[in-house]
Amino acid sequence: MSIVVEGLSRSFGGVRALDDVSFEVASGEVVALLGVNGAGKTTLTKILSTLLLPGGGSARIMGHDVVGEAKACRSVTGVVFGGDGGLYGRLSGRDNLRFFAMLAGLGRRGLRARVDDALERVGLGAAADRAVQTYSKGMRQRLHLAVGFIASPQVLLLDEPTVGLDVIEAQRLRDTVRDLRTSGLTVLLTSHLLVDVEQLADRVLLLQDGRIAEDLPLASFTGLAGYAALVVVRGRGPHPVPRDATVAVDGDTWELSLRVRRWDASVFAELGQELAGYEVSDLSVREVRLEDAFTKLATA
Ligand SMILES: Nc1ncnc2c1ncn2[C@@H]1O[C@H](COP(=O)(O)OP(=O)(O)OP(=O)(O)O)[C@@H](O)[C@H]1O
Repeated sequence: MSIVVEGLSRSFGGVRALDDVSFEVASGEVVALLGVNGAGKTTLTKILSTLLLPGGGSARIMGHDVVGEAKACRSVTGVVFGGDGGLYGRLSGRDNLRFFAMLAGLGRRGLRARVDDALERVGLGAAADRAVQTYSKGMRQRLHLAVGFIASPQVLLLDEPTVGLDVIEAQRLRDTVRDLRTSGLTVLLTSHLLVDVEQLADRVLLLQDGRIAEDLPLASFTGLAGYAALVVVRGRGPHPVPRDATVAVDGDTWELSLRVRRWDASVFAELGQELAGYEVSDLSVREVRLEDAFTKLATA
């Protein structure tokens, strides 16, 4: 096991941010930590990255205790927090990376090749010698990721890695993380963006009020939404009212959302019958997404 957490708790004054949390992450697994604001995700990530002491219980990274063997934990863990902080704006991307690599204990030997390789992997080869203050948000976040993996960690803690990035940059970052997975890295990922989770995670842990409310493979979690697809039909004039559907009316137009539990040919036949005689302008189908399951669980 790469991460073993047992009975972990942490309070801030009267607030129990983590309450008897236990879970394990196997080597090479990517686990997503989900939860609404204030559920305890950051507290957990900070304890695992040895930035915060637990109040009770224990956590081990590659067998090292986060309290008693913090240094050993840091040597096997890469940490990437979302946001802008932590980099030196006046230094180039290359010098930033070199600095953090040396902080992580890498010697000078072979460092240049390693830094070059990391910069290439995150697509910053061409911008390596520019000052980081001239980088876009996405470029900075990619540099953060390079800092996180330059020392070849066995475990990577990613806290909101795509926060504030546009869709293209966010996808680029996800692609880089996916590449890293192939080298057997264990990843604990926190994100509000369920698309990150859908694309990267094998398993989902749902934190609710500091406790683990669900621990499920990704596919089962998506299944919790209780339906397989959503059919959205738009039209004009009078509207139908089929079962399992909600209708939003705006003046003369309407939008009907129909939850489909299981796909088969009869769905289309029934839909055709339901819509016969009404004025339909548009019809679209989307598969159930993680956020549907998340919304359902988090508000249960
Ligand atoms: N330093 C602190 N002092 C006081 N309370 C804190 C502190 N850090 C966290 N808390 C509280 O602990 C609880 C868990 O916070 P935490 O930041 O871990 O949640 P989160 O799931 O990461 O939330 P978010 O998604 O908003 O980042 C919250 O009620 C929060 O207000």
